[in-house]
Amino acid sequence: MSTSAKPQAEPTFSSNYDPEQGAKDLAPLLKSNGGKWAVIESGKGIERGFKFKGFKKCWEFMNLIAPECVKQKHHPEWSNVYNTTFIRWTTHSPPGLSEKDLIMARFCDEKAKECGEVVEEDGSGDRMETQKGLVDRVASEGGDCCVPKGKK
Ligand SMILES: C[C@H](O)[C@H](O)[C@H]1CNC2=NC(N)=NC(=O)C2=N1
Repeated sequence: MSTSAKPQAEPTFSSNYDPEQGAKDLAPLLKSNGGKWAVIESGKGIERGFKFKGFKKCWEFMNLIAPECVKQKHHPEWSNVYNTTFIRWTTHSPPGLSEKDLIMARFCDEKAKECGEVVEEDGSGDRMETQKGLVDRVASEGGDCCVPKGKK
């Protein structure tokens, strides 16, 4: 059984995002409202897993997301294992959930559909603990995106 037992964390929005507007924009993306995203424990981001038919389709999807990240100047915290990818959208500066995170989340939902996302009726798409762990490591060991240039 995979009834999502975890209570939803309260979102923490970036200081430059009106929280009322944020809550409105976020609502339709959340599992509790028929969406697929979950607020992360800190409240400062949202995450979900995606599954595709095989590696090729998954990579095609990630390849559609990447140029949009460049365009938006906003990067994901993500991992890939074979036909699945786990994506977290959070903003480092100013910290919290920002409008860009939600723009990118919606973009991901749309592109996943176009790439033939496999939706598991039993909710097993949510059980991506290994990938979640990978993203945690990527996030804590990687990123110097917010280190001012020349200060490394
Ligand atoms: C200078 C550059 O635009 C910033 O470092 C951007 C890059 N991409 C980013 N992406 C994310 N997820 N959060 C940020 O705060 C962020 N900052």
